[in-house]
Amino acid sequence: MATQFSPNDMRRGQVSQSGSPRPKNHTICRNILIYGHCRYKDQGCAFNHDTNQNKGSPIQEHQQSGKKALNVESPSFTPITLQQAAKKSTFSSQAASAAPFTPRGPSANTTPNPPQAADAPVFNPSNIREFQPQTFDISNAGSPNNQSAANDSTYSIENFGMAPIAQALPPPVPFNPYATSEHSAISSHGAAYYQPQFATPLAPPQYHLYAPIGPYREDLLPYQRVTHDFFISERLRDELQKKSHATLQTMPNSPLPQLEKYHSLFPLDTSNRKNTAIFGYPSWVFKAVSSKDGKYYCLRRLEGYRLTNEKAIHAAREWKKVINANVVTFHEAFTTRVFQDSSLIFCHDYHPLAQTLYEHHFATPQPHPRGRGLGPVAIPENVLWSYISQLSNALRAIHHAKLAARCLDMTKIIITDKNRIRLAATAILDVVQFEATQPRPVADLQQEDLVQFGKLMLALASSTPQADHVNNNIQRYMDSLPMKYSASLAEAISWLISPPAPGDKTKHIDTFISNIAMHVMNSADQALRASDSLTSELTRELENGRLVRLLCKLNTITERGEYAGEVAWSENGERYPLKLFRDYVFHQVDDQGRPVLDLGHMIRCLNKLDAAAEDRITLVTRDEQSVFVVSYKDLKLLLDRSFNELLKRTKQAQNSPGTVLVPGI
Ligand SMILES: Nc1ncnc2c1ncn2[C@@H]1O[C@H](COP(=O)(O)OP(=O)(O)OP(=O)(O)O)[C@@H](O)[C@H]1O
Repeated sequence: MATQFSPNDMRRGQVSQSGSPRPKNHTICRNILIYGHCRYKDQGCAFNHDTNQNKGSPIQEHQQSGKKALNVESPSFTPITLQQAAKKSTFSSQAASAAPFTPRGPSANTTPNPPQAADAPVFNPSNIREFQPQTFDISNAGSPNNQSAANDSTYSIENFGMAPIAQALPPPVPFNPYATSEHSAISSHGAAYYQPQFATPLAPPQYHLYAPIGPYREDLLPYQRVTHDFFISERLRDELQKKSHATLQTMPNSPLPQLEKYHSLFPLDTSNRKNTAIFGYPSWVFKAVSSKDGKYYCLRRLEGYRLTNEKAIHAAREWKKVINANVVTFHEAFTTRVFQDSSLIFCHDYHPLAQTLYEHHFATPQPHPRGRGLGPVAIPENVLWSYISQLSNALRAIHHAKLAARCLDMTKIIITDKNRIRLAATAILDVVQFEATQPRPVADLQQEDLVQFGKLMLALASSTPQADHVNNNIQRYMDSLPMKYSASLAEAISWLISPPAPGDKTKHIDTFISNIAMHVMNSADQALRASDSLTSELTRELENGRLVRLLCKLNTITERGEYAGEVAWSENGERYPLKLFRDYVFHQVDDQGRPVLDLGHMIRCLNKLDAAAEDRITLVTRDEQSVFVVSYKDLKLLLDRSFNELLKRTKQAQNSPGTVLVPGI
């Protein structure tokens, strides 16, 4: 049963909207209004219980008095929940007879609203429509099935007085890390609500901070670093050092002659046999230093070659145009008699520790992976595809330069890195067979290249180094291919080997490349990944060169014996903090007096010195009697000033040999 309002409850409503107290006996008791009688009428209820005095509702009364209908004196509105509404209505009998609710909107034109005072909106509880939950899927509003719902203004979003979201929000500002952080720029969007998107001003790069670039080691705790994190990997260092050692290798008491433009010849042939199979002349390969630029080159000597036509040697010049990652760059060809004969010399780039494909795969018998003794091991298919892609790249460059390789032999293709191959003996046959091939069109020679390419791959895939063996049994080897490799590899080799139909101009290296595009992409991906890992290695060394130069500077200043007694260069003056800094960085001891060899500390200190950081450090004299508190910035200033001082004293001639350490570095 509904509880009647007690007079005490009504006290809250005793202040009119204007703020002035209103006499209670003019106000009709709400219990009368709601229940028709008031239990407290005779028990002190101060409100008016005379229903005849005011025939109208209190609302009408307010209308008459010109007051706003909805104020604190209005009958209290009790919101109902759905369940409560289902149980019982708290509305009065007036509410029951109220006109049904008609939503506003376009339909209002056809269905008139109940009459209301035009100027003053009247609060009428009967106008309150109970909330009816609706299942309306906005996302489907546009679908044909929901078209009627979408058209129904009851569900229109405008009816709820809401602007579409896109209008309510300012247009999105694209993120630009390089944008200036001026506040005006941000406030110009008029949205104080939004945080500035990139408020930090651009600062110069912090060179003393190492930015780790992947791939990363997984087995370390997140904060751990090892010494090798600051240097290139041991494997790469070893490889590069071996190459550098091979480059610098000399032969004491060498019987080899000195050429006009090249000296310090060093033989690269591992066998002493005189093989004439490829060029028709025995060939010998040397590493040599150019007298002109001091760089290392690879010289190939064709023994006993007699030049009869000057044009032949000029034919080789065309090869200078071919600059390709899979072709050893050709430089020049000349004849010489320094070997006590008439020799033809070809000069190419030198690639230290290069091996021919033959040497790599067949020269040293390899243990069989399944323990079946020694012998040639089948080359994995991905390696073969990598070779195919690289040789295609080389042939493409050569054919587009209107030349032909003519020398696709596994003893004339070198491996300079893991699976990285290059055509090594270019230009030679163009000179040596100049007269013989002169009448032949280049297109024919290029077709021959494709066939040679196919036979080379067949020999590698069948682990058969003898070219003539393969030549005589092509079909047999082709038949055995599908047992070891995919059909696509067999198809590619077969396409290369089979001669083109007469008049068929589609047999071209470009056609071949487009046929194997998928495998070329794999090779490109491998090459890019290799390049990524090299870049990562390089970044480790990035700062070290800078630190070496800093160390050189520091050591030119500290402990100079010749200036020890000089007041101008006294180590008790400006140079003293630098000397103490050197002790602080490199000669630290622990509380037991044992040396602390913390590479991280050394690198950190040197980097901060180089970056002239504001951090302060405490430098203690060796006798522990004085202490200096000094910032890296101050030390950097002292370092630069002292080094400049040294430079002034230097009588170094501008053209003196050697590398000059300049102050700016
Ligand atoms: N541009 C080069 N840079 C460095 N080394 C090279 C270069 N070209 C060839 N070599 C190396 O020189 C060596 C001899 O090469 P060569 O072409 O004579 O091979 P080979 O097996 O001796 O062939 P042949 O039996 O025809 O003489 C090989 O180990 C090869 O790797």
